Amino acid sequence: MTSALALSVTDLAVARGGIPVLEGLSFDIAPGQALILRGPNGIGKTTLLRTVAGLQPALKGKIGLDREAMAYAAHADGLKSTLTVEENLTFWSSVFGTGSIEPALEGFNLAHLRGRAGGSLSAGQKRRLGLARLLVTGRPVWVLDEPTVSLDVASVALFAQAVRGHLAGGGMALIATHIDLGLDEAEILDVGPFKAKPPENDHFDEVFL
Ligand SMILES: Nc1ncnc2c1ncn2[C@@H]1O[C@H](COP(=O)(O)OP(=O)(O)OP(=O)(O)O)[C@@H](O)[C@H]1O
Repeated sequence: MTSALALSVTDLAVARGGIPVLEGLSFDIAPGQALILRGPNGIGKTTLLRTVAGLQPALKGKIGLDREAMAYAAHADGLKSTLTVEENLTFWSSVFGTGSIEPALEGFNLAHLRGRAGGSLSAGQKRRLGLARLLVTGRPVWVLDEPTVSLDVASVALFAQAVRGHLAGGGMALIATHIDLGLDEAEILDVGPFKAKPPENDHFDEVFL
């Protein structure tokens, strides 16, 4: 872990394609805590996660930890299809300067697939590899967009266990999900009320002229 500081987000506004989608968001995630984002399709959860992870600029507001604290996982997992499962994890481990990949292989039931090319994995196995990557980043904040897509029930349980292990080690997690992860200890934030209002018309009177 590179940081034991809390993640404080203050008065954040985020935009997609130049259009504000969420605004006025403030939350804190303390070490050992997970926050689950809820809200209907298209409200802006992915946009919020990408902004918190430092992949796009905020319109407004403050994110209290820098992007080096974040490990982001979404649909495109950055998996190299010609490398084996083991080589993918070893590559990420060397990029992030962390140690053994064995806990990641074990944690996501990938040990028996270690010699298989990434490109030959099933959708759920690819997703498990993408999530196993989180374990080798050594980063304190996991920022996860629909992490359980394609996962079977047993793999969802493995995922929940990995998150719990991360939290127990002082890590933090910010997760957008539509399903129940069984992480009853997590806080929930419904982003619905933070939907950005349409910009005010500066020339309101002119509309009626
Ligand atoms: N490239 C784009 N340009 C403009 N608007 C976009 C673009 N991509 C997405 N949007 C819009 O931005 C809004 C926020 O999208 P976002 O993906 O953040 O929502 P979400 O809450 O993650 O949705 P879901 O639950 O369906 O994953 C949506 O209304 C979406 O249609």
